Amino acid sequence: MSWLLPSLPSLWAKPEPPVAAESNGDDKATANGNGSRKPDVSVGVEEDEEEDLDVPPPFPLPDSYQRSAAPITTAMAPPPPPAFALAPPSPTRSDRDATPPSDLNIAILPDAVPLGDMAPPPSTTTKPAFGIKPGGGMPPPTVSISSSSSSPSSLAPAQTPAADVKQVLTKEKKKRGKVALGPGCSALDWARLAKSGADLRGTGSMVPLRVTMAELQKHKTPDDAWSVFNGIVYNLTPYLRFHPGGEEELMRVAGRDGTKLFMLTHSWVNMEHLMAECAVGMLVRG
Ligand code: HEM
Repeated sequence: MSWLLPSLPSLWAKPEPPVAAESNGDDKATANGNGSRKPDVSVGVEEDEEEDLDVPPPFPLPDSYQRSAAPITTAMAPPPPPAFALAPPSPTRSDRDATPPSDLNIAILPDAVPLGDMAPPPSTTTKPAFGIKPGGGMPPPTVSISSSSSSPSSLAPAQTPAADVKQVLTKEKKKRGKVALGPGCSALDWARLAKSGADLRGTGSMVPLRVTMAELQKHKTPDDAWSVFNGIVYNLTPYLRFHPGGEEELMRVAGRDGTKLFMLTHSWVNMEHLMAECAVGMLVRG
């Protein structure tokens, strides 16, 4: 900071009395406005500071708590250590021997010591065999065909692992009807095509049409497939080969209202956005 002092505007500094100006080099103090004398820091300290400007501040700081010689007041004193109340020793241990419980109150029992009250109750269930026999190797899967399905306590009939897997796969297949799309038919490809400016409506007009149900029903071939979703008529044809659920599924709603089927299949799909460029018009009564 002292390097700033010489450059301070002279207006800020009070005019020094001629005594100080005329003083010799031994006198390092100048008179301030109050008549007292203050040391001229701009001379002596400047040299010291220029030696190393990157000196970190002293730690602990001179006025820090660490350096304070003042007695620790109650407010500054750390809180007293909490007094822990140890749990009473377990009855089994005191029954067993006269040695007092350890400070940690942990019962470390040698194997020979009977567990007494701490013994677990005898198990009422039999251990499952898990189909592993002492001879090694997996036994052939047991297929039990239960004829007494009327019994309320009977469980589902046991099945072979292969049958289980088959059943799960079939269910999964039914649930997720995704198909392998052809090359160039990914979601990204569709997005590109939609933004290409190509006429995906197939009407040759940007003007939305008013489509009657009778008109809609005429468009039900793959080359000319229209469907209605939420009152808006879309041309499905350009999207057919891009549909992750397959062309066949999408063609089910050609020429008719597909809203219900769409919502039942994948309500989360943003159809309005995906098919925006395929919007032909709106369904009207007539
Ligand atoms: C223009 C209307 C439609 C559009 C834009 C559309 C779009 C999509 C999209 C983006 C997916 C992939 C969903 C995902 O990965 O989560 C999909 C999957 C599917 N879609 Fe469509 N879809 C339409 C109509 C339909 C209709 C009417 C049906 C049924 C008749 C259908 C049946 C399916 C099936 C079965 C799947 C596979 C299901 C799955 O992976 O979970 N879609 N569709």
